[in-house]
Amino acid sequence: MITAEHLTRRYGTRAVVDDVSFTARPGRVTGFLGPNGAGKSTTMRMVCALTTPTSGSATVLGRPFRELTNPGRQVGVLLDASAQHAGRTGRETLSLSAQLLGMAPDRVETVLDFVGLTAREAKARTRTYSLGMRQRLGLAHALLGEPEVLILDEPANGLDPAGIRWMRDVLRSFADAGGTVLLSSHLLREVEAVADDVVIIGGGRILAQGSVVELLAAPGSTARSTDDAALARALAAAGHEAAASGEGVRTSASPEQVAHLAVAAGVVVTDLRANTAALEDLFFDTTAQHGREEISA
Ligand SMILES: Nc1ncnc2c1ncn2[C@@H]1O[C@H](COP(=O)(O)OP(=O)(O)OP(=O)(O)O)[C@@H](O)[C@H]1O
Repeated sequence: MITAEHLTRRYGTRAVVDDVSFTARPGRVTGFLGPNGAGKSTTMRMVCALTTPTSGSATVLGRPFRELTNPGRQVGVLLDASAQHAGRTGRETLSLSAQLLGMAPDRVETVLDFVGLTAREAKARTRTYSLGMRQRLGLAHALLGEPEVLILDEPANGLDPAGIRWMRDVLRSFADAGGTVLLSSHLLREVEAVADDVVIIGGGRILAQGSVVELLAAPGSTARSTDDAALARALAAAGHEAAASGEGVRTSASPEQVAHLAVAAGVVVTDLRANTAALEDLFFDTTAQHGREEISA
């Protein structure tokens, strides 16, 4: 569990994070979204006690980060995949941390294997790594101490499509096993595919938050059937809006109403789902007033 309560950070007179409160719960992936400069990294840094809030507070597993007894064993953090020591090999980077965390040496091989870094890659200095390899090493580092919580800033940056899908599966299984995941990302479709909850910020302020199911719920449903024209007529006759197209019948009726009317009309429904909005549309609608922050001259 991660909680942020009224987190605020000012630089000079400008609040780059302004009264941000949210909770990331165990068993769920929480996506943290916002345009460039919205304040995502600053918020995550405050949660991890790397930046001091001007006001407000944050806890991880019920305590301020600094008061965790063994933070490396409780929280896996990946804030900047390029921050690794360029002259060390991937394996050395992990071995040093494993020693500090009191992990058995074979844990290093386990996480290297898990993130898909080969023995040859693990032997190379990290300065030779591609961004995708750095992300994999960063995730290995975050997972090293078998934490309950993962805090990841743009973990999918630089990954190829297979890597992005792999990352999604890793985060899903981590949350399904009871872990808490907070991840920021610019890849809205990825967040939509993996996140249970989202927090959207712009200009340092929370613009929307809630479960993906709630936030993306839209009225009505869409159905495919053995006779879409007949289904659309039956829906219209019952007073619902209904339009048949190559994509099926889009209607203001609920899935249950569609199912009943289809049976009565003798039409077999082959696909029926509640309408949803796309996260991309929600993102652009909510952040329209808060484009990318410009650096003041
Ligand atoms: N140390 C600092 N001093 C002054 N301003 C800062 C400092 N750190 C961050 N900022 C400013 O705070 C704002 C928010 O930055 P932050 O990195 O948190 O945004 P972000 O949402 O993570 O952006 P991105 O998506 O581009 O990574 C930016 O305008 C940035 O310039």
